Amino acid sequence: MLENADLDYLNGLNPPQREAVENVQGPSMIIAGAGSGKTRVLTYRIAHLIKKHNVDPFNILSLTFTNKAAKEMRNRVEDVVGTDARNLWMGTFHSVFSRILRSEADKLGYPSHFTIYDADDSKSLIKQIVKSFGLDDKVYKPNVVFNRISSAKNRLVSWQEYTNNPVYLADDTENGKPEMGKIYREYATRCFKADAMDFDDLLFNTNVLFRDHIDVLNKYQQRFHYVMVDEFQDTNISQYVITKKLAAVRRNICIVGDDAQSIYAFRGADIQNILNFEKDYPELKIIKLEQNYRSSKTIVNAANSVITKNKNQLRKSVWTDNNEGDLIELIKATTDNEEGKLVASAIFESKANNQYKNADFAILYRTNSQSRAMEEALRRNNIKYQIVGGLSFYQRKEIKDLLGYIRYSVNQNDEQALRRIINLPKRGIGGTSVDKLFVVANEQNLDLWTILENAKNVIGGRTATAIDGFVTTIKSFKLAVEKKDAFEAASQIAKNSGLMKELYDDKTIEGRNRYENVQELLNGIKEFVDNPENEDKSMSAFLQEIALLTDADNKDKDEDKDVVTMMTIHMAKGLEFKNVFVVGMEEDLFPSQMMISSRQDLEEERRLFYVAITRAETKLYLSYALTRYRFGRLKTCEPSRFLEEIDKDFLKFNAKMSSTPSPGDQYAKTFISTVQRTVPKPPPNQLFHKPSADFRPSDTSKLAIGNKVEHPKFGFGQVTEIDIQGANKKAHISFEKAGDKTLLLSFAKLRILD
Ligand SMILES: Nc1ncnc2c1ncn2[C@@H]1O[C@H](COP(=O)(O)OP(=O)(O)OP(=O)(O)O)[C@@H](O)[C@H]1O
Ligand SMILES: [Mg+2]
Repeated sequence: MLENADLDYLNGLNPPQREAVENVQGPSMIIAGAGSGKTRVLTYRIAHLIKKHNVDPFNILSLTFTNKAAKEMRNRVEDVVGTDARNLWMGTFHSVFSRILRSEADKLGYPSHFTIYDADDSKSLIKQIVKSFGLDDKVYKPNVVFNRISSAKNRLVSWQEYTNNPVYLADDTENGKPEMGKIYREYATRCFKADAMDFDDLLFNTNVLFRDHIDVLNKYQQRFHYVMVDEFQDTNISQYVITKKLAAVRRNICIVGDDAQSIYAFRGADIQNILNFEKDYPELKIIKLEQNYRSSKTIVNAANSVITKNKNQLRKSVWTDNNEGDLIELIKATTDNEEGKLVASAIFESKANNQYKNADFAILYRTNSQSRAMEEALRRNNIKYQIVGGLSFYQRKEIKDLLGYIRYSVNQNDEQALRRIINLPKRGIGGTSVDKLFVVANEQNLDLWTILENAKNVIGGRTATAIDGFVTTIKSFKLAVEKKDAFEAASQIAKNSGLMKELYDDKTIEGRNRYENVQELLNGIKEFVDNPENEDKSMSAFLQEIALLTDADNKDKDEDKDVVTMMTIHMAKGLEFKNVFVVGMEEDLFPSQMMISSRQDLEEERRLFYVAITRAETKLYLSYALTRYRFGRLKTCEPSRFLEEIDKDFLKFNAKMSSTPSPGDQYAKTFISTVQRTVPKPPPNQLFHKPSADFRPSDTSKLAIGNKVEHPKFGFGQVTEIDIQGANKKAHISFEKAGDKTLLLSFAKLRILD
């Protein structure tokens, strides 16, 4: 510890920020707007604890939303306090608590090398269970079942409580899925048998650990003298309870967040946690930060004008001393491809005019699939980019295959890994034989490994011989994993499993790529082994580390490269860029049609828009297309309602666009009339409509309110009401151009668009 504490860093803070940093004893809460320095305060607070109060970094726990954020924070703290910062407990909830679970696993009946199932593993297990129960996987969709189980776990509802509580059964029965509880039970049982935890288990089981083992809870309460949580608005109940328990004795807890940026309610995050926090700690010190340091006045005010439309929020004012800045630029494109082109050329021009680098730009979208059109345009313009999230390195098949082998060599009960590799490369062990082995293992309550070792008793002939060969191979891998370092063991597994050879023999470009990817994985393991910061160099430590990478943590080390960043808005939380494009500002896409079924959902989408706007420092662009291919079909799109919610004073149309709005482009019309004060002439024939090339009348017997339709003469519209009088079914349709019409369905030719 430094003796003459050099507290210069405190000068980089305004008075309330400084107060938040210096006020280290007791509970405190900073709920403040975007860009007001919340994360900066946490970072400085940690440095301050170490420098001024001589707190051992080992006693400080700081929870962040991504591993990347943790790494950045650690680096910044290191700048102030030196290498001591390495001992901080810093990371996501999942990574910190899986580390704790590993050392306490035996108390829960798990080995310390337990496997972490990713979402794919979980869903394929659910699929297998649904099938084995003879249920229909169109009704019990793996995704839906998975979300239901996940949401139960995040509310700390165990399968026992779930199956004993008639409310859940009633709920599931009403949704046509009465067997949900049974599936949950089987799923939990199978995970436990496989020595595996899924992501939600990492939090759920931490809660079980702290609930049932007071001595363990005590140990960690003593260890963590100071607890801090960033992005607190996105914690779920399970995370909340963990935090609360850990801080219960010393009560030195500091949470920071912004209710206006809560965007994970759909995954169980609960804004209520902020409100409960006040109740839990009556002595709570609340600190407000109102000055935004990130963005121009225009951007801050535009963001404010949007978020005030939400009823459900803590009112706070955010202002900035920064420049007025440029108006927000609106880009209208005819198609999604043109949208890509316009964005790429705007980047190109802005770079030329302002001497920006690629890294000064980010393109944000609502869903990953929107990246395609952007990518093509950027590539054509030779603008380098990287996509954060999406199909990550570790999701690639060849990587999952090798990891499957590695996982199975570490844990022979890992059912999902075994299913993946047992016949890979092909060795004549068919699916039916595998299923049979699983059934017998279940019936006789034996673990899989025992069954495999005694395959001859269950299965005859050549299959049994093949399984024997597999068992011998795995035994040698198991030995390698136990005796050698992770890199040597992995190299041996890659070679002797036959995976490398198979990829090497594939001389296509894709095959080459896959081979190189596997090499890259081995490089990654070597790096892990060589890194002095990693104390535990075992294979299971490596597996744990990569299992916990969040989508925002890029494997591809492009951080220092000069590239445009593309990602979903969810991934962009907490980040900032000089120039930001928010693309696909269209109804049904953003706000997302799939997500909004209530006012609350719409408010969540609006908060997401608020997050998007507030990522920009100097310039924000919003773009939309009038038509877009979605789910393989060309759809006409309306500009997003969010565009109308921004105060018009902050907007301008991109000068490069065709200035005449297309007929029916209502938003462009009102926009131009209010901003450019030129009223466009209405199209000469309101009723003129040319049916789409693929126009075919649909079966209208299932037509429902809200359906979008096309009529060969009246054009596009939406069903507002349906009347049934005897055999006559009438639909009231509000057409974009032709106005409201009532049509008799037995005669009307309508194409249903969704
Ligand atoms: N007092 C200050 N002086 C100068 N710059 C500051 C100050 N406070 C914050 N900043 C800068 O403002 C930007 C936003 O800060 P920070 O990321 O900590 O805000 P935040 O409240 O965490 O934002 P978000 O809500 O988006 O997570 C950063 O670039 C930060 O360095
Ligand atoms: Mg932040």
